[in-house]
Amino acid sequence: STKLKGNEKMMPVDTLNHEPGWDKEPVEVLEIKGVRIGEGRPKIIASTTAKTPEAFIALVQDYNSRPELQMIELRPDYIGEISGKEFAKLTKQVYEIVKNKPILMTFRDKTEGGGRHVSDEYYRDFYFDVLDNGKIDLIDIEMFRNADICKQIVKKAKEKGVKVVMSDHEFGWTPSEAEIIRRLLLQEQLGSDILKIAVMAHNTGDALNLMNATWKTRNYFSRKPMLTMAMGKDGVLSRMTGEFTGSDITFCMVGGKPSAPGQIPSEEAEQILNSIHKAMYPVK
Ligand SMILES: O=C1C[C@@](O)(C(=O)O)C[C@@H](O)[C@@H]1O
Repeated sequence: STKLKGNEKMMPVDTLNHEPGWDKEPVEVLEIKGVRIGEGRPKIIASTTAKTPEAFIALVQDYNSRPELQMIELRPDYIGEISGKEFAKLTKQVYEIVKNKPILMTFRDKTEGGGRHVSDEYYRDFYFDVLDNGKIDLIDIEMFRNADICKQIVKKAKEKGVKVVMSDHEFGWTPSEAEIIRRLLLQEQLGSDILKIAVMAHNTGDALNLMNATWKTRNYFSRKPMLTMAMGKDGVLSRMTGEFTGSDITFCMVGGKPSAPGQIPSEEAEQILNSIHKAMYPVK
């Protein structure tokens, strides 16, 4: 549509013209344990890669002592055949150790880059065990599992006051920009509090697709915090550009052990992200 502005030419009226009342509302910041997700520079998270319960607790203690880590992702899929009930107990131990870093729990299936393949029903029962008996702040739910099971887990998480991070992983390739946006918005529709996608980049164009999709979602379509990344060597930059594009959390590696290809060591990531933030918002 058009609008006549004084003696100017006819101007298109859309959100880009910053018409009063038409600007997009800001991100709905998610605050957990004092960490404000969706504001300022991307928050640094690392995943546990330990293969036994003992090594897992030792690793959590180590992560807890690292000031650059603002969040921790617990990954039961790396710990052999551990049951949901056993893992729920571990999450309670974690909660005793870690007081001021939000805890995300993620059972990543082998088909999405994780350590173990399980059926949709097993996945649901495992998550229910942890939600009923454990202690976590956020839960990662793979969006392309059985739709009904995904909805059941979202419902249960909401009942328990646990925030939902619906996720999608494309380990082989990068979908088109439009398809990435569609998946992120579908997650929002399904009740996700943080929208998440990881794609495998095979060239710079793939990484730019992911970054563009993130920026468009942030700028035009959604107010939810997001967590997006392109994996692999061609995607490295996408892990550091969240403050430009709208990715509010970034996965980093600790102790030389990445949980996915292309992760930057956490201490180095902290410096890079801080430098970018300072250059964008210089203190006058
Ligand atoms: O989903 C993700 C993102 C990730 O795959 C990455 O590319 O950094 C790492 C995983 O640990 C995590 O669950």
